[in-house]
Amino acid sequence: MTANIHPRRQGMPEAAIKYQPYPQVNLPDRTWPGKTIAKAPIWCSVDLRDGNQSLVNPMGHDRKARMFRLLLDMGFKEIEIGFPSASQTDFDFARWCIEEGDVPEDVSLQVLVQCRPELITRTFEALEGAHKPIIHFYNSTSELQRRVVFGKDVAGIKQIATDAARMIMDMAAKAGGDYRFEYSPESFTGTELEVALEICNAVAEIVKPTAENKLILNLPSTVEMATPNVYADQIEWMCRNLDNRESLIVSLHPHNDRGTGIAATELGLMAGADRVEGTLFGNGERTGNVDIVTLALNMYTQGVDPMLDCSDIERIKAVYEYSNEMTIPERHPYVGELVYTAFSGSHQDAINKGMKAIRTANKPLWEVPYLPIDPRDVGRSYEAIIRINSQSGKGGIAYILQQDYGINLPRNLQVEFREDIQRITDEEGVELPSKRIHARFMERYVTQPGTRLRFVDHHTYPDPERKGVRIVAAEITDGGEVKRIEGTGTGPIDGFINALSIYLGVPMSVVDYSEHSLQQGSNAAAIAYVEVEHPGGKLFGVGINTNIVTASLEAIVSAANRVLEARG
Ligand SMILES: CC(=O)SCCNC(=O)CCNC(=O)[C@H](O)C(C)(C)COP(=O)(O)OP(=O)(O)OC[C@H]1O[C@@H](n2cnc3c(N)ncnc32)[C@H](O)[C@@H]1OP(=O)(O)O
Ligand SMILES: CC(C)C(=O)C(=O)O
Ligand SMILES: [Mg+2]
Repeated sequence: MTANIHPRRQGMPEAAIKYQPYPQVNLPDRTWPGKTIAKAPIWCSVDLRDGNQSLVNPMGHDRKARMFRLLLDMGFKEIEIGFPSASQTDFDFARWCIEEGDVPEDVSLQVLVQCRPELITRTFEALEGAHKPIIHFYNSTSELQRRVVFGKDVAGIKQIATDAARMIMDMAAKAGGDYRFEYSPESFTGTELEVALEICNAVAEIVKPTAENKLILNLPSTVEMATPNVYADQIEWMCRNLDNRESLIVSLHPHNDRGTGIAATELGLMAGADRVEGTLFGNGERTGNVDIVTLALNMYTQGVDPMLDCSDIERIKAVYEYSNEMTIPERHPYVGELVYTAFSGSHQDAINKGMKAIRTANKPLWEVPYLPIDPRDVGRSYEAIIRINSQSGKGGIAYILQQDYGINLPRNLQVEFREDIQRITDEEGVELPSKRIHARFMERYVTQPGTRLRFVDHHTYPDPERKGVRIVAAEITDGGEVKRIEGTGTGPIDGFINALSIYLGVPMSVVDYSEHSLQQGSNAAAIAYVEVEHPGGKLFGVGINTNIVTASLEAIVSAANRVLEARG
């Protein structure tokens, strides 16, 4: 056995024999690690091409058109609409965009084509009449593809690119249109940097870009092969060494094979790239293209305007799912069903406190623990921020009652009620929806079905014999029978609990009291919370009434019922 094999390794071949490490870039004076992303790049959606070519069932007209409309609405200024020389569907779609697509003047339609004459000719036919379209031509330049796919050396591969560039420039000149051009040394990440540079410079020499009509040089991570820092090094190296950099737009086209497409793109932008090609939520070949929505919202959460409208993320998701016939997982950044939801107690507690602090501070700055973005900024609500299961704590339950029903539980009542909810979630092992939490609260503290005592009425008057003391005469029912009880105290609460203590023969006193209104307006109901001490401990009662004194006395009856229950 070789020393570096895990002794319990099973099945997989030895890594070092089957795979080799990706070479580092020799760039000791790299500058990108000190940079930040301070503005949005030029975005290009490749949903309708790279996304489409990876689908089980490629899009027909309707699915394409719906996606196209969304991309325009989101504010994309460059949209790769397909590979018109590859299929009639894509050709017809290009014609539809040009003739009926209502494409704004500042939007460039982009199409992909291989460096093959017959395909280039067909591409020009597809683009007739388009306003400033981008012709994106590509050929693979990687060492592996040179060897096994094309059987050509570097010169041969360079010639494929330069022949195509020449033909495209000739056709563009003859067509007289206002074309833009993009070249991709496809499989750039598998290409030696010197080779990629030589081919890109050779293409640029033919295209003759200017500061007014720049050549887009797209450096794709066709297959993501290394850690994101390596891609950043490659981009910085290319940006430093390309001829005539000011007439070029350096573009990234990352895929996500190692699951680090977002990081690679962000570091690539720090390394000097101007533009990003990607797809909504990262659909695309294999593990996908880089996810533009996540990139944009990552920028947004750093205070940088992403220049893309993601304010209706549910619409973006719906179109993604319709057009791609795929679904988005619950944990997908910014859009997944569960990404704004905390089930666990300490997260809920912190969110609850953070939301309260935001409400009271009345400042626009978003600072809520565990929520990197305000869900409302992308059209999501606060409804699902906190959901309750057996992992939840008092803060979460308090949040739900506050958020959904305007009930602000005092801290000790949160602790008490949490125990009750915890018993249920442990028993049932599933999530407890907000409605059930509220119903349980009402049943346990307010309506109390099956309990003995009910409050009916009361009046108070001064004790003629003791100054500052009032007599409370109250009517209650006990098991349905009307009872008149009497007690004394400094006010109605004091006097009423004294009356109940005498009647029940159980000493009780109020140790905490609070109340608040439940709705806005003059007919607002009040909710009162009393914490009552009795020989067996402390517990809460709650009353709800339009009259605040009545609510308080009902809360005492509620507590007394619970005392009786506790005493068996
Ligand atoms: C990384 C990317 O995403 S690249 C984009 C890939 N997208 C697609 O392929 C989707 C659309 N493609 C298609 O519908 C088809 O491939 C077509 C219509 C473009 C071409 O179809 P076909 O000619 O029948 O076949 P195929 O795709 O197998 O062609 C491969 C041939 O083209 C050559 N070739 C492949 N890419 C290129 C290129 N960019 N430039 C020049 N030649 C190329 C290959 O070397 C191969 O040559 P060979 O026939 O001499 O062996
Ligand atoms: C056509 C090119 C840009 C591509 O999709 C890739 O390299 O991934
Ligand atoms: Mg791609």
